[in-house]
Amino acid sequence: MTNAQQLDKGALRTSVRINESKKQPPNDTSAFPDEIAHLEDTRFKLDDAIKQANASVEQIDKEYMASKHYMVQYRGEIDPHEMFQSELALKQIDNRGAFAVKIRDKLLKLLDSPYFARIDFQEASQETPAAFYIGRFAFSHDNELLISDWRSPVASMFYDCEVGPAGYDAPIGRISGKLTRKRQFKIKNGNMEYALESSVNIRDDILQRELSHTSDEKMKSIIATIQKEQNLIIRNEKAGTLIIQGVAGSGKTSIALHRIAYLLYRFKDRLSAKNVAILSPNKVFGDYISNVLPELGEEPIYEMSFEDIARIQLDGVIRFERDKDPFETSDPKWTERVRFKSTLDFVKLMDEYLSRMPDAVFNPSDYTFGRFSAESEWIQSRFAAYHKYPVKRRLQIIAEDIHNRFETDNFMDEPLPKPRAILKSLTTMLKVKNTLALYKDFYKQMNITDKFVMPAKEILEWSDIYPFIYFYAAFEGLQESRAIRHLVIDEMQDYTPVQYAVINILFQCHKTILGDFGQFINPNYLHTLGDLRVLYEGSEFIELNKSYRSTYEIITFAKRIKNIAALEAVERHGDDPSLIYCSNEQEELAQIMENMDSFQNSENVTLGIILKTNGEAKALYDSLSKNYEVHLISPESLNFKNGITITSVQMSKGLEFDEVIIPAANDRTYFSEYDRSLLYIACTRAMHRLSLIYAGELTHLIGP
Ligand SMILES: Nc1ncnc2c1ncn2[C@@H]1O[C@H](COP(=O)(O)OP(=O)(O)OP(=O)(O)O)[C@@H](O)[C@H]1O
Repeated sequence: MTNAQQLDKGALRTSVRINESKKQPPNDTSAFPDEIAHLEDTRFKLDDAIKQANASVEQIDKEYMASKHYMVQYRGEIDPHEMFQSELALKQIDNRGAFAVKIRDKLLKLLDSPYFARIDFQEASQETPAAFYIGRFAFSHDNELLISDWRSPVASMFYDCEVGPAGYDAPIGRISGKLTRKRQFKIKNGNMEYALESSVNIRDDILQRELSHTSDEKMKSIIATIQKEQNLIIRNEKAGTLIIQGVAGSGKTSIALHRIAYLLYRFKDRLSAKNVAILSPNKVFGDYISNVLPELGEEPIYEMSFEDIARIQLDGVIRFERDKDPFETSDPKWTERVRFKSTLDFVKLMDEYLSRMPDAVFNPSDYTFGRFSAESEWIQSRFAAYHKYPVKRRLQIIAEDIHNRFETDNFMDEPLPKPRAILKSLTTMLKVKNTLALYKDFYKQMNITDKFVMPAKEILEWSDIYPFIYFYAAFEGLQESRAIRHLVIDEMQDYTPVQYAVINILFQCHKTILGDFGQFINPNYLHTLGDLRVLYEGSEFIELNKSYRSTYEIITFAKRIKNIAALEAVERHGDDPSLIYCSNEQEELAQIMENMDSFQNSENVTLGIILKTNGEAKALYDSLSKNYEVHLISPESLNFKNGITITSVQMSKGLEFDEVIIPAANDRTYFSEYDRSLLYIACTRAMHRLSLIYAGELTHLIGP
């Protein structure tokens, strides 16, 4: 594809696929002259506010330049104290400047699309209703609130209530009354594209219209069409830990990000973006979702993977192999080892060993220094008293205790050993010197030595990493994060109980855990949703069954592969998925290219060609990239781009494409129960169009 074509596609990105949606709301805005006038008035006031904001940014800029100039000019003459004061002042000006720019940027965003809804609410105690316009951010002008933030208490009625009795929870308590009007708008580039007097049905139409857009390089915010069941999750403030099991395309990731934006707004005095992190499966996914929070006016949050965490914790301790693709590794012993370590029972086995471990590894003797002595029984009792700490940390505290005790008795002021020297002696009383030795001992004691293999000296297999960190936590101690106060874990089904056990030690904070056990892709993982719920006993559990991403026809087809009874599609229609037979692999390749050509001539912006494994994706990429501009998403990739992407099922998780092609949809490639999940995941990445291409027998996993 040429660059010009790519650009054209970018321009088409936001086009609406009118043909796809059966019922489209009228584009006529003439029925709402009052709203056109209100929009004009709001934009006029926004313009005014932007002028003021610009003036304020310029003013701060001038102050900054003047201070800087003064400091440079008088550098030699200013005394250090004044210099320090000036630097401090400069920093303050800089902070004020950043804040002013942030305000101006928000106003500029509002100018483009100031609000998406209006509700008229009459409080029970009032004679007349008041109108509230709801937008991305709040906006006041001359002390008058013109736009309410979508996260404000009053805005909750837009998502939760229809015209009639309504109410919301305000800081002062429940406010009851009635909604007398509810309108929805689409305002783009400052123009009203449509306005609607909304009722439940029309809201569905608007949702369909939004869903029928072509996709984008990055995930977008959904504030104008958040559904009631989604809103309940977003605004849930009470749950310490919330587990969301949602079918493919039910909006889990979107909801989790909107929930973060909501919590940042609601608890702005105690929670900032620096206190929130998301654990995501890979960098591409992290990049794909990275725009949602900034679009909602919030700072980006930390994004990390389980591999990142392992690297931080084990830096300088031990090295490890990356995870292998289970579909490309044919070593039954390796498979057995991975499976063994994927269960909740394995965590219980480790707990059993670790509960006895401290007493088994520490056998104190008396510690003496000249006439000073700490008896073994006393050391043992201190060791038991500090049972909440890892073994080596306990020894550090005991060394301090011994030092303090000796000091108390030191009325002759004799030289005493330093705590570090005492610690050295205490450490010699340990039967095991490091975590690796301890970890090996666990396998020996439990009679499961065949379950532990090191690929090379000082290198662990990936499946040993989190168990090893769990042992490290008990023996040496981990670097716990106090900065993170809310952790989001996406694709929850991909992580094993021991990974959660470690996360619970590292991040003792509120969590939003989301995923879909119907999209379980690792055949070597034996854990279940039940195991997760045992690990998070007392957490709130929510299920989402409506899929918003794909057309009704794609979801109906996906159900032929995996019959998830509860899976429900939105009423948005498109073409039936195509099953294309080819007589051999050359013909299959030619068919893929034909589909690629037709994609390039369509209004679609993203095409995903999804193969079963990373290796197969790479091979197809190598053969197609000579003639086409295609992107490969491999485990090493960093970002998601518009155009044609070739990838594996594993890497496509969490992503979506306007159009999806699944090559090799034959019985040799997709045959097992796990392949069923893979095929289901691949199909549910498609928003508007899906084609399965095969040579030989079509996979039998597609039911009638
Ligand atoms: N209320 C909504 N309004 C508009 N679009 C929505 C809504 N809910 C979900 N979507 C859209 O549906 C698509 C799927 O959302 P998302 O990726 O968050 O789902 P998911 O449950 O995490 O999917 P999966 O598990 O399949 O990766 C996205 O394009 C999202 O914007």
